[in-house]
Amino acid sequence: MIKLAPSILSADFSNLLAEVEKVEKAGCDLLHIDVMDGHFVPNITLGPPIVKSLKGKTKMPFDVHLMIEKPDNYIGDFVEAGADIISVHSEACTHLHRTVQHIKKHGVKAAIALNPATPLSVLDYVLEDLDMILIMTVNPGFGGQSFIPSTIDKIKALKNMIERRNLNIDIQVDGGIKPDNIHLVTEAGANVIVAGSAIFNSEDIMTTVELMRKNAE
Ligand SMILES: O=C(CO)[C@H](O)[C@H](O)COP(=O)(O)O
Ligand SMILES: [Fe+2]
Repeated sequence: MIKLAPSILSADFSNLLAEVEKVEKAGCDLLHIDVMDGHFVPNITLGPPIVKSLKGKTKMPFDVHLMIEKPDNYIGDFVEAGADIISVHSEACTHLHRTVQHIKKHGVKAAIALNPATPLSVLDYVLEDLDMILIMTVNPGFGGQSFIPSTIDKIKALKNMIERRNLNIDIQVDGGIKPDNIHLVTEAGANVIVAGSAIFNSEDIMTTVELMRKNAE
């Protein structure tokens, strides 16, 4: 079962609720919320107040992608604001195992995100504790970048790693996913697909979402 997670990074922020309603009506499954701090990545986006302002206005669960340093300091705030899934970057965590436990203690789903150059081996001793792994298919920081093809083999290797250990963990991909390349990531084993510019910059969101789902499956 493929889940589509539109990233609000490419939405019209002056009309955010209407944009969220559009993707919900189009049948999307999760709302992907990109949090950037200007330190871990060279860009600044939004914080807990924006997340809170949308809570209760949509049935889509909130998938919060933290691209920030010292994520432990903010996990409680994002849970309080309404996060249902929290992803932290392995590259931003000195004590990755502790951070994962910290997320789980708050009663939400825990995910680890990996930059394109980060090896899967960082997951070795925390895999069992995760609900989802986010394979970045661009370098984090901006919407609208081009998909990095070498990530396909990484998705396949992760799928093998999960199956070998008999685990049930979602594989999410994020960055540069469009109707014409979505099949590459789903064939490789990804089942949660983030798309920002492909969805929000399209002429007709409903048609684009339908096309992405059809091409993914
Ligand atoms: O985490 C992200 C960037 O760091 C975004 O979720 C991602 O880039 C989505 O945008 P697009 O689909 O336009 O690439
Ligand atoms: Fe993201």
